[in-house]
Amino acid sequence: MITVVGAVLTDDLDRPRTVLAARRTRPPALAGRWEFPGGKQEEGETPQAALARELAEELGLTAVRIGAEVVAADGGGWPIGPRHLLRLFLAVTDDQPAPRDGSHDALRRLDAADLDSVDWLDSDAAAVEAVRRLLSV
Ligand SMILES: Nc1nc2c([nH]c(=O)n2[C@H]2C[C@H](O)[C@@H](COP(=O)(O)OP(=O)(O)OP(=O)(O)O)O2)c(=O)[nH]1
Repeated sequence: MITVVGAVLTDDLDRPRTVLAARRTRPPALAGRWEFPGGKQEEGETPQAALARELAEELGLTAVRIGAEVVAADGGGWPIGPRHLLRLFLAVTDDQPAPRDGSHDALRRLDAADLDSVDWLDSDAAAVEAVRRLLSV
């Protein structure tokens, strides 16, 4: 299993109200669809370190605080395809995120009410529902 770590980049770790969605540019099959910024955890990396690295590469974030994991109903992450597992962590930053390495071409900050205003990756459906519940508390 390859772990993909994603950020629920939010406004407040203790009382999250918003999430930053990012629009992919590639591969063609996924281009234009929205996701949680992040990427594959590498050998020897903790999920938190992988997420910090990905957020720096993709969005130019240098000062990120990573909080609790957003867990699925069964306590794990979410399968995204046959070989990948998506794990999500809350994160906050004072930096201004901006697409940086070409992997995204738009960012949008959403609250629970407008979570469906972007076209999320099909594979993210269950994770998006968990985030909706989190932002609705
Ligand atoms: N980052 C991210 N990837 C997701 C999400 N949902 C989902 O199915 N994926 C898939 C898309 C990709 O097949 C894989 C992550 O790939 P990626 O391209 O973001 O990872 P990476 O930055 O490590 O890329 P690379 O070096 O392998 O090119 O997980 C999501 O919400 N966020």
